[in-house]
Amino acid sequence: MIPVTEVAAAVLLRGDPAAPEFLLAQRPVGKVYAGYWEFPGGKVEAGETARQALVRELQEELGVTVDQAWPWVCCEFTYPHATVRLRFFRVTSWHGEITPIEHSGLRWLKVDEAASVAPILPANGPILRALALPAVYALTYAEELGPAAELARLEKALATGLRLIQVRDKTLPPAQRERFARAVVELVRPWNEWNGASVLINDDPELARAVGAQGVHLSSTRLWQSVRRPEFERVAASCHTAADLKRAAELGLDFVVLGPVLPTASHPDATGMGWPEFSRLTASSPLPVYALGGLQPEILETARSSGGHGIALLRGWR
Ligand SMILES: Nc1nc2c([nH]c(=O)n2[C@H]2C[C@H](O)[C@@H](COP(=O)(O)OP(=O)(O)OP(=O)(O)O)O2)c(=O)[nH]1
Repeated sequence: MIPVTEVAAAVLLRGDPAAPEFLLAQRPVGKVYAGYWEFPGGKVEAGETARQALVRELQEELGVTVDQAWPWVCCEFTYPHATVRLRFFRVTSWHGEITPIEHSGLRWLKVDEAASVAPILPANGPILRALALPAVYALTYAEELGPAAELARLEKALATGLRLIQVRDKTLPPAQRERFARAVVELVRPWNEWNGASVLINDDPELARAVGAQGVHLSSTRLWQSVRRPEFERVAASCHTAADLKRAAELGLDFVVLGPVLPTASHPDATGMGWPEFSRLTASSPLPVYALGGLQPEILETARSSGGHGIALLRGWR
């Protein structure tokens, strides 16, 4: 078996949480991949947890003390010199002044400026794409609210920053679902051009193509039936188990939804997996994970402290 080097890496975030800046650092002469840009961090030493390594590395490399770090994604990558398992944390609070103690340069960037920095360590491309995903994934509920009211809710939410939408509504009659999906895509189109807002259609690639949606959201059944990533700008999937998460990563999807975490209004008697299990499952996911099931916007911080990227909401988004 190839030995794997454990690495902890920090995505330091500052500014507006909805459009934050993140820090990249340039590897100094004398290290492998000198001159490449990376997230600050380094190898986990014997006896340390990844979090402890993160705290130590940020003190050594940047001279700051971490106050808040949320586990995020974890990916493996094989370089000629080593196979690394990178545990990324989102660091949202620290004290001390950031100083380039070990790096040859530091740069704060907006997510859409990431392409202006090169070269970036090869393992980090998917990380930059994941960073661009918003905190909330809104699932439509025209079945209950009616298509007109749902479009009105959407219009308001787009104006206050919503950027990721799934047309769910699996029980609408097909012709009505198509009309609704088309209307959602039309409503989102100007936002797509303006801020990259996108629409994924639940479990129906043909409908997604027909209405010009940016993506498709695979059910866990379709996830296992798919032999390759469907050809869309964005592809996500519903996951319930560690095997589902692994499968979604193998197919190279953009993100997943994992749940149900809590009992839901539609299934109040079914127990959800709970936050400890959610945490355990997300700990090794290379894809960003949205928590789903019985959630309200206020739970975002809990989801993030449990390793989630964000939350998927059916009733709760606005
Ligand atoms: N810190 C960091 N390392 C990364 C990133 N992406 C990535 O592939 N890596 C890889 C490069 C290296 O093979 C490994 C980190 O090792 P390192 O040499 O920087 O570790 P270190 O700071 O503990 O350095 P040293 O004591 O061995 O000199 O992880 C990233 O964004 N940040």
